[in-house]
Amino acid sequence: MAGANHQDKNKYGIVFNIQRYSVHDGPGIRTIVFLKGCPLHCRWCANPESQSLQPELAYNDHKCIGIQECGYCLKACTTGAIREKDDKIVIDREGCNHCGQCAEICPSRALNMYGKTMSVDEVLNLVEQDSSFYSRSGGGITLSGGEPLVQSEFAAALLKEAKKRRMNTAIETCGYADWDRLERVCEYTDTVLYDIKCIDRAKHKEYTGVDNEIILENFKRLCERFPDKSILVRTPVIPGFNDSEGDIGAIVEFIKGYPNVKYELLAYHRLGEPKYTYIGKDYTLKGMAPMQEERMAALKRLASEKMKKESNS
Ligand SMILES: C[S@@+](CC[C@H](N)C(=O)[O-])C[C@H]1O[C@@H](n2cnc3c(N)ncnc32)[C@H](O)[C@@H]1O
Ligand code: SF4
Ligand code: SF4
Ligand code: SF4
Repeated sequence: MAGANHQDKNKYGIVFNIQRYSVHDGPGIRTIVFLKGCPLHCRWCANPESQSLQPELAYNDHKCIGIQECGYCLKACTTGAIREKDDKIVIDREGCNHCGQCAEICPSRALNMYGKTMSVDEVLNLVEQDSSFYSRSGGGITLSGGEPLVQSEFAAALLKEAKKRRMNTAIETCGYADWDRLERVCEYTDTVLYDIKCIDRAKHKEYTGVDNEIILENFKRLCERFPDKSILVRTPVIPGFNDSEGDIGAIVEFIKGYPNVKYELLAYHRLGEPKYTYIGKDYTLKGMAPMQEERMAALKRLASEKMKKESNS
């Protein structure tokens, strides 16, 4: 048994960010641990650097000092994947082996490697630095991503160890994974933040790259298997995708009837847009206007009334 515990603490995963003092992703003040890898490619995704399981090199040319002044990355790269262009650099992503040497040497952090291999102990020792905030606010650790269920062994080990350290635990998931992975991770999770993005199968596939059947099936199994767990269903409201009364109404219709489930709408934002350029990807929603406040308020009212109606009936 002692051996198993030791193994858990030494499990390794790929983490791309650890964000402290969050108040949006579970109860109280929380530290969010972002894991790499996601089977979906939501067009609006605010974390495009999360989608690949591999480490990814990001380059922000506004921060680059210039080849004349610096040029350290050119010398550090042994594969020839960095080339000069107009005193700045371009990266040949096909030729890059993700070694990270250029990012390590870059003095202005114009180059940054998303994705670092960390052990359960390393992550939790960092997270635990804020334990006084958690105990006062009822907060704790939240696993996000990417999709935390892609690295489900690591996620389960992290949360199991966090529970041993008496931390409150939460995950943010899109629910697209084998049931066994979701079940295992949820055994050590106090609050599940579960995204349901759209009920319409064809639209879901068009905008996220995958069918929603597994997601909806997993949601039902989750509620039945863990009837006492706190589950918050969330929907990012994306203009032109799921911002109609019909779309939101269909989600409420699907989740209603489960007493431990709450519902929340998240307004579409474009905070992640610059990161697409940094990692050499296209943002296909370029120029999309944010959700209008009144429209968002109307949809929230509709959702809340429909949820209330159900709990009263
Ligand atoms: C980045 S995701 C990671 C967890 C998981 N992959 C998921 O989709 O639920 C965390 C939350 O951010 C939301 N989100 C992602 N991009 C967004 C955007 N552009 N505007 C609003 N919410 C967004 C997701 O819907 C989800 O609730
Ligand atoms: S990560 Fe390595 S291979 Fe890729 S550009 Fe940087 S130094 Fe070159
Ligand atoms: S090391 Fe960084 S700052 Fe220097 S040239 Fe390369 S990208 Fe620019
Ligand atoms: S499921 Fe979550 S992490 Fe994956 S692409 Fe969609 S919003 Fe991004």
